[in-house]
Amino acid sequence: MNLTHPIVNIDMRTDIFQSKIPFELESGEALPELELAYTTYGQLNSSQDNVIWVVHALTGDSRVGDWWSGMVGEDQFYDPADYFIICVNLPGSCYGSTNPLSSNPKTGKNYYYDFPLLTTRDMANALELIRQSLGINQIHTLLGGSLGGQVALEWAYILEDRLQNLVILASTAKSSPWVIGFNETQRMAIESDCTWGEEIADAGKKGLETARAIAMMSYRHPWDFAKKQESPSGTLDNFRSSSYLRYQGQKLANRFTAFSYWILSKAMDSHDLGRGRNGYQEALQKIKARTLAVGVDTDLLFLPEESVEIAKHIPKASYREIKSTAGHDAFLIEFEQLRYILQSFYVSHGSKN
Ligand SMILES: CC(=O)SCCNC(=O)CCNC(=O)[C@H](O)C(C)(C)COP(=O)(O)OP(=O)(O)OC[C@H]1O[C@@H](n2cnc3c(N)ncnc32)[C@H](O)[C@@H]1OP(=O)(O)O
Ligand SMILES: N[C@@H](CCO)C(=O)O
Repeated sequence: MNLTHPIVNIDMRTDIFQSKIPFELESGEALPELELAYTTYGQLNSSQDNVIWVVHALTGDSRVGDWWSGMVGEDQFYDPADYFIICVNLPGSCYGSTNPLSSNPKTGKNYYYDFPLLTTRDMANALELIRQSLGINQIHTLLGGSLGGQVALEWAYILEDRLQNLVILASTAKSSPWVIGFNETQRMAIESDCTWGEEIADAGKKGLETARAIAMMSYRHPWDFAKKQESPSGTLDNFRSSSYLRYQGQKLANRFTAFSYWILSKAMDSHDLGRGRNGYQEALQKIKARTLAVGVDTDLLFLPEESVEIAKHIPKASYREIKSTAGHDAFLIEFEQLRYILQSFYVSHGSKN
């Protein structure tokens, strides 16, 4: 499908990758078939050295030029005039890839609650399938934030020399008990919705609203709430903070499914780059790409120390920090700082172009 960007005329396409071969999972289960929606911007050049691959976060989709508009797009840091930019909707997500609402070819019915557990390593293996099918031999830069950073780390491990630069934003080499705990509270909210258990697309929708509201408390920092959600003095009820969280909950529940939320948050929980590899420190040491780990000073979910830890163990890595009141989500918001940090990273080894 050829699409013209609504604002500027850039070369953007969204396609579906299809594999009819069973996709084996770490759990020992398999998806009988796999479909992955992916969006590309720009053209692969003749030397095939201009690939920028972005992995989206928990509720993102493949249209990276929309949700990362300050980084990807005409005249942006990654301009489709210069780069072939690609983003794949992760398996399990409801934006075009195989997910719990897909039909299970074995039964002819939607998977719903029978969808198998996915790990970030499974997701990296899915990206690897697409890379091979597109005949991309070299990736100039792989970037991912949060869950996307976890998947990018897993993929960087197996890409070895095929990857030149790796950028991990607000993420971690192994999910902390804190992150897993937050995710569990959100799944508990979904479970408490009386529609959860029904075989309908909207099952758990109200619970998903609460899950997102809880999540927002981990994506922001108290300073951000103090700056933006302070109610007028004398307020006794209906505080700004309350309506903000309710609004955010509804906004997500209107564009996402509780099924995908469940599967993706479980994948995040399972993330451990070091599983079966003598621990994450040893696994990080095997990553060959030049790496930039970026933390956010106010991130309450993936602590900046976890990004420092990534940089400490990857041989060719450095650490930089975004200063923001936005908390964890700053990597989706603070474009000016990100551009500066990335520019410095490329300049330090002269490799952007
Ligand atoms: C189809 C798709 O959308 S696909 C994927 C898009 N999403 C992704 O890729 C996921 C990553 N993106 C995100 O998580 C978010 O979009 C972010 C972090 C980048 C930005 O989040 P936002 O919700 O825009 O930021 P913020 O926390 O400032 O909230 C602003 C919104 O809350 C509303 N709001 C702010 N304060 C209040 C309040 N007190 N009461 C009610 N609503 C409020 C604003 O009006 C605004 O609404 P809008 O989104 O309808 O414009
Ligand atoms: N706000 C992000 C999750 C945090 O990385 C998202 O909705 O994908």
